[in-house]
Amino acid sequence: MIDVNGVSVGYGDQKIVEDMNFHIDKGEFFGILGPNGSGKTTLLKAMTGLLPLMAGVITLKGRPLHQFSSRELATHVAVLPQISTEAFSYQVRETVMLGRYAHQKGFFKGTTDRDKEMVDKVMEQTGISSFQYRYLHELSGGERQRVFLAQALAQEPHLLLLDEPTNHLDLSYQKSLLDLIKNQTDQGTLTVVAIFHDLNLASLYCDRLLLLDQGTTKLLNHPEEVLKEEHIEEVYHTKVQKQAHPLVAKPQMVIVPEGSLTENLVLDERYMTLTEDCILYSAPFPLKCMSSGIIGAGIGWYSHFMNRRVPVDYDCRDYKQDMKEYLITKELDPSLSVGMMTALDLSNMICERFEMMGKSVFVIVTAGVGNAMDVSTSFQYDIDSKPGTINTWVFINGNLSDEAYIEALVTSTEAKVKALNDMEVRDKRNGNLATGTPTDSILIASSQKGEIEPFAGPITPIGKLIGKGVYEVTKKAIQRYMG
Ligand SMILES: Nc1ncnc2c1ncn2[C@@H]1O[C@H](COP(=O)(O)OP(=O)(O)OP(=O)(O)O)[C@@H](O)[C@H]1O
Repeated sequence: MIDVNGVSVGYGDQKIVEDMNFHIDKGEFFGILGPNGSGKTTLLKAMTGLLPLMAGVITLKGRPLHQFSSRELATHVAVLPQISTEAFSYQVRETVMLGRYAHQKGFFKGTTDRDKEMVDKVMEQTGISSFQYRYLHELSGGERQRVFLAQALAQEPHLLLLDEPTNHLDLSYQKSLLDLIKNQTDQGTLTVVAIFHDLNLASLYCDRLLLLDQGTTKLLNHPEEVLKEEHIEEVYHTKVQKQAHPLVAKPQMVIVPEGSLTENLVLDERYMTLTEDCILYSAPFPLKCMSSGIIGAGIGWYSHFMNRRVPVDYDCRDYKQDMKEYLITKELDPSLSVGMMTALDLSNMICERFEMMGKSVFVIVTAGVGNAMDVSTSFQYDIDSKPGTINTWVFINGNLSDEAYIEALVTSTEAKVKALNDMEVRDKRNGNLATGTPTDSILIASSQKGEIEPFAGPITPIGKLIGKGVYEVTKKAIQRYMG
């Protein structure tokens, strides 16, 4: 669709963008990223044919841009520039109709039914029909942005060039605008080049991203490749953290506010309360957790950790809701809590802190092993989910990478199995050494302070502490359970 070959461009004799080379395919959603002043708008202006090139050539459908008349170019390309706040005296509908100019034919260039239909359609799509007879200067920034987008769409372009299209738009209009455009690129009827400041929106909607650094190409690739912490930190000179979007396979980047990493309280027994009906650990700050709790499962930040004792014959259909209500009776916010259940007498709980080389972990285990089983033979039996559970909580004073979370989980599980074996806990069905119970739960919770721990297997200090800690605490908990 569009080729940029050896392009340098700038103002006067000052080169701003240098030696750009890329090709954008028909139907592609192409994002341009970069810090303020890195040359994004200058490059986009060059692609509209507005700025004379200092070197190189830009071709649209194989023809150099400068060979198109402005009217002819307008039938192919529409532009949504950065909208300034100057006073506008046009009516909304008139403004959108201006987008039809290049399609109007003949000496008088009258408005056709097709023009009116198109204008109505794009006003509907951008949600501006209800104020089509108002004047632009009476509108909010976001409403005005949508009017100019409607004008660009009314042009029925093959290529749409957008300079910060979501600027001024609220969350819902950001999504509907980008969904609308993405739908057209997916159908192959539109190619989009858009400048983004929001890296997360760029990641969600763009097929490829061009990352500019001081007028040159830092990277041009798929979002997964471009949005790596090291690249973004190098170009934007700010600390970011990459994480997975919870529902879509696209990376998301979050900034880390100054001062949020300074507290240095050690996670230990001070924050734990044991009563007859629950073990509650209320951390002094939110912890990043990976767990299989009844609520608060998966990865998230939580402050309260509840191991609730339920009767042996507990049978609640809606146990999630039941757990939420229970937390509320304890004056805890369910959205900040991880909740687990056990039928065990909680006086059987064991907890202990383990420390080595300035690092530490605090482990809490409740081990009801009456229903213990050998996982490798579980497929042979119809196992009901009778209470009888090992709940393992590992609180880590450290800063775990994603890999380290997974390894902490593996290390804890291995240590638990070793404790069961050494305590000769057996599967009553076949006499085999047990590996766990049918309903074991685990929580890895980390303070995320200090130096990053890239791994947490038994080769690392944190892994050694988890291995020793979970093994010893589980063994003692089994011993106490067995009396
Ligand atoms: N009309 C102009 N005349 C001279 N210099 C300009 C002009 N427009 C922009 N510049 C300069 O070119 C450089 C790049 O500007 P450009 O607008 O392309 O950056 P950008 O990456 O789009 O920035 P932002 O994120 O702030 O919108 C800046 O240093 C800017 O001052």
